[in-house]
Amino acid sequence: MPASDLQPVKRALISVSDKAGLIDLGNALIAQNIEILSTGGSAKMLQDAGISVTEVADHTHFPEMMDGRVKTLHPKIHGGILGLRDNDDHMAAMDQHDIGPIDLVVVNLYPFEETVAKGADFHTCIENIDIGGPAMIRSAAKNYGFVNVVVDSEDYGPVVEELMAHNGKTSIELRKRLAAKAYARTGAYDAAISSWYATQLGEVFPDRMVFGGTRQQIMRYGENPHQQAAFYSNDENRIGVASSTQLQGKELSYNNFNDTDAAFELVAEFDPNVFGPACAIIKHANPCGVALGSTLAEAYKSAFACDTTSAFGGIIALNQTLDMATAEEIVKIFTEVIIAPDADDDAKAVIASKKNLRLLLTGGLPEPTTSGQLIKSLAGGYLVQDRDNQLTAQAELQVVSQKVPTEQELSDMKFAFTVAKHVKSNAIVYVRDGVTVGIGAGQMSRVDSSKIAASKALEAAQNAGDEISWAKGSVVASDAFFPFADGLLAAAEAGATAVIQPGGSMRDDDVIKAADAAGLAMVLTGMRHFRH
Ligand SMILES: NC(=O)c1ncn([C@@H]2O[C@H](COP(=O)(O)O)[C@@H](O)[C@H]2O)c1NC=O
Repeated sequence: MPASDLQPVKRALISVSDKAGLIDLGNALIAQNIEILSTGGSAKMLQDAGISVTEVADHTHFPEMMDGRVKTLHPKIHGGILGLRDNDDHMAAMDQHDIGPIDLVVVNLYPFEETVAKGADFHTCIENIDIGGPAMIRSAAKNYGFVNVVVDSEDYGPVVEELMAHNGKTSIELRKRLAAKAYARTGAYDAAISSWYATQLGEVFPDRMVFGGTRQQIMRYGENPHQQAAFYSNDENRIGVASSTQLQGKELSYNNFNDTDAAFELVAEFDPNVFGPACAIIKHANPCGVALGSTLAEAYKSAFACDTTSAFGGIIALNQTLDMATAEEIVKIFTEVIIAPDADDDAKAVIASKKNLRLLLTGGLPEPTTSGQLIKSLAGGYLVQDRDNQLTAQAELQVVSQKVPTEQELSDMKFAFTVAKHVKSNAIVYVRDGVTVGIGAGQMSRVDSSKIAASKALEAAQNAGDEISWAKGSVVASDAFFPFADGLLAAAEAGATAVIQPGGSMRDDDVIKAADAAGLAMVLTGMRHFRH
């Protein structure tokens, strides 16, 4: 390493809101003969631990004031950070104004994000916007050639290690890495503030939108091996795959993250207190089987029976604690991931016999009605929309056929329509007795989805040794209206007795007439669930 890339650290400024690791850092800096400047609370904690510190106010000869709004915003601080050590004019100005260089800035910010997450009032959130901290971070990062900036206590160790290894100096590589991280931190901080402010103003889509996130995991690869990928968490704190605890198995891949999220969001539609046990099995972000049951094991077995071929290597989501009976069923075939609110000890022991099977526990279910935004990138920008948080229970169902659905048909129709919400369009879902028996997903024509779902129902029956298709006597849900009667007729031909769909087609009358002619009950929801 060229000698000039190593720069000495003689004076540090510490101003931290989160004081974890502060005393160890202070001791390590003193051991390197580094002078410490520090702000009120940080200085006090260091002094109480017997560490020699100069208060910033004594250094600047200017008191902290206005409830801490002004502490470090002073030319003696910013000049000391920003002055270029290899620029004669800068050094002369520093000399003239008695500005001593500051070579290490250790700052973490007022906890704005946490304050918002706690639901604090407007005034408290405003007071938790840090001004002096980001200013110092940005100054120090700009002068990375000479100055080190630390915004994360995880970097205390690497900085101290370099100081020890290079006799009180640090490398340009370290300073650049710290600078990049510093700007990412202030950027994310401002993103959080601007998005909170927009919410306060009731602006769903402000003029300029900024997204912030913290890298949680770099994956081995993305959707395909030639794509790189990582997961960034935001401050939403939604219960799910990102916040879950992984008990066993390899790290989740990109596709695992995506599929597990789809699986858990689907099963979360079925509150166990209302629906009892529920299970969803997902492949490529689409369900291949979803079922309610009187026990969780029964729900799993029914979901599996819907498409035993596709369920192989699938993702299983459960709406309640994984028990031993269900675990014993699950381990009979190869599964990638199980996600559940919890698992009992006997179930954990059964799953432990499959070393590669990932078991994720979330501690609860996400709330399906929560609002939020979904973001998708495409050439030239981002598409931003609200999360589809409408429940089938909120739909005003309208019976439009001559035949009135039975209670069982109605309950199955609601279940089918809820599942259809989580199936890629065009989505057609056949259900019998709280169990999907055929799912048609992602087709460009609705009639093709109808046919695929019907063929799946026949295949499921044959796999179970039944001669009659499981579509016989089923109900069918469509995520969007039937533009023509053909898709509906395909369902009737397959043996469905009732249909649930949004309605709203120009040809609704023709479709209703066709339903009547085929003797089907038809319910309109007035609610569409396209999913792409
Ligand atoms: N106003 C200022 O000049 C200022 N300078 C530093 N701070 C922040 O004050 C906090 C540390 O305060 P203390 O050491 O008093 O506990 C840090 O989060 C730091 O980012 C400031 N506070 C807010 O802007």
